[in-house]
Amino acid sequence: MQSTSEANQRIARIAAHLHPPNLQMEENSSLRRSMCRAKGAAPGFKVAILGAAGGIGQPLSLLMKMNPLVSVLHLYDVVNTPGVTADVSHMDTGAVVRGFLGQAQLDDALTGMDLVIIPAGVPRKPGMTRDDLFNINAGIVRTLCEGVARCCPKALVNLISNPVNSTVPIAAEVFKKAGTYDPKRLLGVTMLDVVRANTFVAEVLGLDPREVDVPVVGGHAGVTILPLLSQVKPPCSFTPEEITYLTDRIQNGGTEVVEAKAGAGSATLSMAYAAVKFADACLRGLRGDAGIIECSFVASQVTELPFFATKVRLGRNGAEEVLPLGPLNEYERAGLVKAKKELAESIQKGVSFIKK
Ligand SMILES: NC(=O)c1ccc[n+]([C@@H]2O[C@H](COP(=O)([O-])OP(=O)(O)OC[C@H]3O[C@@H](n4cnc5c(N)ncnc54)[C@H](O)[C@@H]3O)[C@@H](O)[C@H]2O)c1
Ligand SMILES: O=C(O)C[C@H](O)C(=O)O
Repeated sequence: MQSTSEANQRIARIAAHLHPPNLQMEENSSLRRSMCRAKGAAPGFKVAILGAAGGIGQPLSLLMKMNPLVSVLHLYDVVNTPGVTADVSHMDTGAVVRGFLGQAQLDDALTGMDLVIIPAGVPRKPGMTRDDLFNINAGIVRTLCEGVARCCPKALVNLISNPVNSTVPIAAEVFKKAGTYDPKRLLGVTMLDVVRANTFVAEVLGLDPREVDVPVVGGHAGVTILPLLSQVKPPCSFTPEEITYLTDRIQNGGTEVVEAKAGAGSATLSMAYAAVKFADACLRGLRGDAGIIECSFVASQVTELPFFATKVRLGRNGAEEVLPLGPLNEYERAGLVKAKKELAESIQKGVSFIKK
């Protein structure tokens, strides 16, 4: 009969053949583990980033490594995770970092995770809409969410990959098929719209953006991004020209960055900042902190649509309460009609992708 160590050597040889760079990483880290005195794992949450080597993934990995609520950080991508992992792991912060490369390691990356953040997928180039990314990103999101359903069905999922208005319904259908769907645990990340709205409104009002809170509802593409300027805190009023300027700038903030980057991708740094702001709110909710309210694109009964972004209350189970829209003015009601029309089509497109 084969001994355990022979079996382990054999597995290692096969793994070396399949994934040489990552095996190197594993060998190095097991040598390092043997050189380190044992210590208990820091208390905290286990977080996986899928697409960790990308434009968003890298700064997001850096910022999550700095988050004191994170004890274990798994970095997964189909390319370049050994380098990103080695780099981020040298930061002298608490989280233990592990890298995972390629589909064969997806399940290991996901097992035991409390929160999975997904920025995997292709970004826009000038002239494209977010919906133009559907054909590539829909399949990527499906595969990754199948992994979540298999390996960490209770994890919260923060979905960043575009088009969010369709990828969130895709994820929901994957989880339904797997029998693991919990609407409270699936959150489309629209935080960048809020971050931009706070910045642009603060500029107009001459305030510090950290003092400004602008609810942004609807979805995450063009006219579906609906800033509620009548509900800005601190309470303020805008001229009709300011409302037109701000609404247009917030709805087209993504395109502004895509054009400025001129073919080199879309927002990555501000997105990583927004993703961490949102993930941190989710983790504080999981920890049991009270009064954590953020905007997110979630399963919703606020309108007749099955998904809609509004403020949600985050708690131990994810989006525990979906908050109502609040009073809208005439301009916002007209915007809502346009937003719902486009959203309905994008949601249906996502659902049909899985159901077809
Ligand atoms: N929700 C938002 O507000 C928001 C904001 C900015 C960008 N985005 C979207 O985020 C996505 C990523 O943008 P980016 O700039 O980081 O792109 P990028 O191309 O720089 O990085 C994407 C990463 O995903 C990886 N990837 C591809 N297929 C994968 C798979 N099957 N499994 C795991 N990883 C995979 C790639 O290898 C790459 O490292 C795009 O779809 C973009 O439109 C969303
Ligand atoms: O605009 C994009 O394509 C990326 C992202 O959705 C954004 O809003 O910056």
